[in-house]
Amino acid sequence: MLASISSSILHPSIIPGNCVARRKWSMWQAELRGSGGKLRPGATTMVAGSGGGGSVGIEAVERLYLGMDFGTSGARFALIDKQGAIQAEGKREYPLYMSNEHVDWVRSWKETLFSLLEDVPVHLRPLIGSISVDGTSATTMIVDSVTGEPLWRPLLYNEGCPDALPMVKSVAPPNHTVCSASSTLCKLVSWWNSDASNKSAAILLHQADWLLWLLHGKIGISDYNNALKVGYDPEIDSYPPWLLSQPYAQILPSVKAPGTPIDYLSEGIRTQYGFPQDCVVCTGTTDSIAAFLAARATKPGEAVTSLGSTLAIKLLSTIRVEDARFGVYSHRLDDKWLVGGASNTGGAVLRQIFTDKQLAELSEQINPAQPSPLDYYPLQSVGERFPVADPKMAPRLHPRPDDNVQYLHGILESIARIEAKAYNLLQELGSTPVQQVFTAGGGSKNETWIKIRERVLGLPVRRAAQTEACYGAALLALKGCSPDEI
Ligand SMILES: Nc1ncnc2c1ncn2[C@@H]1O[C@H](COP(=O)(O)OP(=O)(O)O)[C@@H](O)[C@H]1O
Ligand SMILES: O=C(CO)[C@H](O)[C@H](O)COP(=O)(O)O
Repeated sequence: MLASISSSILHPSIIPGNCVARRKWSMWQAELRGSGGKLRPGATTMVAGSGGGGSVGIEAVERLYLGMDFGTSGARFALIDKQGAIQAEGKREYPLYMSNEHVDWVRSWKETLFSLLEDVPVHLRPLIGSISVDGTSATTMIVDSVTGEPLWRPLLYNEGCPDALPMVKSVAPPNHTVCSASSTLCKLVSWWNSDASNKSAAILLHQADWLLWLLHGKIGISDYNNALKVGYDPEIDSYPPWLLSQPYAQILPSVKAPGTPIDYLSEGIRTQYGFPQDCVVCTGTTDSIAAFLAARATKPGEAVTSLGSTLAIKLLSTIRVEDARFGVYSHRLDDKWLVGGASNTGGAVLRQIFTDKQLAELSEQINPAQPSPLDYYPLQSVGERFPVADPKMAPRLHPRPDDNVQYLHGILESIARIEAKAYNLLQELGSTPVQQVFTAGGGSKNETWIKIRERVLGLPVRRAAQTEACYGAALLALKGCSPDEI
């Protein structure tokens, strides 16, 4: 039964062609099968109950698995059991603090992390066997390798360092994923070339890596999804020689598969929040990979479009495709590839113009079978990553009709055209052709938009069974709940 659960719930191919990881994976499956999924020694048997945060009562001798998603506009958690049923969930907006004219994301993310732990129902916390976190890709932090304190302000997923691009292009292969101003490597090189005096004390972390460090206390560990845009090659399970030979290679984090147990939850946090002694913290992934895992797409040709603040596309392909000229890259998934990219169009543009309530009300008045004559390129600000990699691309949201229904129709249809252009580009570059699109993220609740997208894409488009990235992070925690491997 467990085998069917693991194959149906969790993509067994999350682990790449890495025999050690596979052996761990099979050991984990055998161990869990042997224990019948019962609590390990030292865990607490709980009575059924219901608590806040959307939890439901459970006959609890099972362990639970906590996934947290740190997206663009806010953070969410999902607490699942080993059948993948959600036992509790919740979300938090990011508190906004300013520091030196910038948003103090470090303070906001840290506060949000512990607020989410507070929101996990108290009576379920002793059941939690493992925790994982996903974050926005290429959100880059340079921190002190001892204290974890930031040495530079975090640079977000869509911020660019064009100053570093010529140097990165001079060392990386042509059109490599890192040859984009918003890549993690460009951010690293930009810092390295600045007046950074404390290079020997520094280490590079991604947003998810830093949040996980706050929980387990072992600094300098990342996963091969987050590390892709700093230059890690998941096909050889290593940083490539051209990168290791650079002076700044000294501050690169070590890299493990997503969902790998790192260490137990720190004692102070464990006792403060009431988590069990054997609660492990596992490596994470990026938000759009977590959304892909949540959607449980398993066949080549199946794709997940994350309609969150941005438009992130992941197509399961047997062929790896990389081309920075268009912002196309491939994350590894065992012997297959998640080919795609992330556009700066998406829900954040909608949120600048409409409230979520207006979106729902106006969308109901749109006839999705009717094409919109309006032709926009909806962006929040100048710059696009994919399917056109142009840091100078300007937003185009005019002419604006008087009627908001027509305006929204034009925007939704224009974003659908960008999505169609993206999937066509992946096929032109050699990926497995797309056959079916699942939708994740906040935009997946819009049935009108799904119908517009089906018409524009000429493909079946469905809302994913689970649309939240935090569910995918919880599946990673489920995979990684193996303290024996620490
Ligand atoms: N009914 C709707 N139709 C289309 N988009 C929506 C709707 N409701 C919310 N959204 C969009 O969903 C986005 C939030 O989705 P979410 O997945 O939470 O984003 P992220 O995790 O990237 O912050 C918002 O930008 C919002 O505009
Ligand atoms: O747009 C984003 C934030 O939501 C990220 O860029 C998104 O995570 C896509 O990156 P990746 O494909 O590496 O997961």
